[in-house]
Amino acid sequence: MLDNKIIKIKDLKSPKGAFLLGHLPQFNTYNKHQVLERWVEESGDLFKINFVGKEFVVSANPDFNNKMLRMRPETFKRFSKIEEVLKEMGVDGVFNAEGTTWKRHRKPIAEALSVKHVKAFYPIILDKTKTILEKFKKYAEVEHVVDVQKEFMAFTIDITTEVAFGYKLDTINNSSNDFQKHLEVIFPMINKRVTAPFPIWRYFKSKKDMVLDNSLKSIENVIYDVINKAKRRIEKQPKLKEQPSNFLEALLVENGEANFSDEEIYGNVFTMLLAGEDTTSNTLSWAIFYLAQHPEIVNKVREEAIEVYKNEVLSSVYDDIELLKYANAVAQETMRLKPTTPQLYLESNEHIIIENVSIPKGTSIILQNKVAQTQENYFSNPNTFTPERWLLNECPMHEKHSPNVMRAFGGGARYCPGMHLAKSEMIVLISALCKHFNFKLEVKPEEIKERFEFTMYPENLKVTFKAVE
Ligand code: HEM
Repeated sequence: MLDNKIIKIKDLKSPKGAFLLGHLPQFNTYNKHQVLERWVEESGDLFKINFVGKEFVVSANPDFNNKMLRMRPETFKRFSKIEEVLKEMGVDGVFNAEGTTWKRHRKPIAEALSVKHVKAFYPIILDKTKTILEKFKKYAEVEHVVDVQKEFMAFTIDITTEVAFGYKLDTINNSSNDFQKHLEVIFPMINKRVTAPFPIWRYFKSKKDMVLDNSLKSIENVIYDVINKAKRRIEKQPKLKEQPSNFLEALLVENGEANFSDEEIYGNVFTMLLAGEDTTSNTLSWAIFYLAQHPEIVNKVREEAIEVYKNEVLSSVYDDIELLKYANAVAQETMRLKPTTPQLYLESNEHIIIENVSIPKGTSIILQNKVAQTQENYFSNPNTFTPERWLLNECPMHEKHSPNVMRAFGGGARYCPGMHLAKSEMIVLISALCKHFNFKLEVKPEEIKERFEFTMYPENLKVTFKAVE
């Protein structure tokens, strides 16, 4: 890529594929990201694959990926299939909007999720953290083997629904509520449809497609009802304009120039629910995966917690989060090794040459961002879980440290606007969990598998909690 010769896509290497079907049979699996990782080993950090003749470029080159991410929304967009599939489900929000529509959506969304607003939502995070700590305390008393992925999902669903639109669910204590059941249907179906070679559901609806339609309808009814109530509440209580108590109110208040239709408000509330749950709960689960294997790290998080919030159960002051630097480093290191979105899917809006590679208009590109985050070139001892590498004053002990290749929250103008909210949730919970518990893996680490269903989570993670005396 470094000499001046222009490289065309046809010149790129390609891993071994099947006759006619190309690479589809190998990619048709639950761990697509690991298939891509294997292909990177086989064909280098820029190569092409094809699914039944449809060509895709795959890039694991962080500079190349960074450039593409930064050229949005003008030169690159998300896979058009993502927009198609989500719109078809009635979701018309910032994640799938493109071009000027995206710009119109992004400003009020970013504003509604700004640090200022997250600070106002903080009591919700505290309340849910206390609730889950209580539950884990009871589990610890009877040495219950905990399916942490399920518990953290309940935690993030409760936070996200209350932050998104003031809906109090208490999934933590009541795991079988209907709203959550409907939400659980959505992600796997998005994944299935975005990666399907043919949109069969448009011609024939399977049982799963019908279940999806039913779930979408139920969620729609709930959200529209809440939108109407929020509008009336803001009219009656003008102080909410200054300090909205949830994302929906913040969005209605920040709506100004964007002038969202009710469908767009609905689309964005729904987007929050989808974008804010699995991503955060998966990262928390992966954090426990590592913490359970590193009691010395749990101790360090605990020492920091005692120093910052003394005898309190958890950090009750929002500004304390800044002081929980080691808990933050644990979250950061978890996202380096186990990013919940290991790859992003883009498409070029126009012909462009990047680093001598000619990319025609309409090219589909898979950005495999996880690879660089775990490569020796960018991080010393890349496969060891070392939160210290994220602490400024301790970092020099590692020769290589390249935070700029981290893409766990994406990059460029479309980076994740929920980052402050997610980090607040994760830091508060990781800190409080380590303050009160030790963890033991009940399954061998090698039996815990990465599983990809639009986001990547640990399958088979079972842990017991032991309360600290
Ligand atoms: C650990 C938790 C999270 C991770 C790892 C994560 C990761 C990501 C990534 C990789 C993207 C794509 C960025 C890009 O295209 O460059 C994204 C987009 C997005 N995320 Fe998050 N996210 C998390 C939590 C949240 C939360 C809590 C919310 C809100 C409640 C949220 C809302 C969004 C939205 C709205 C977008 C679309 C942004 C756009 O297209 O302009 N995310 N996130």
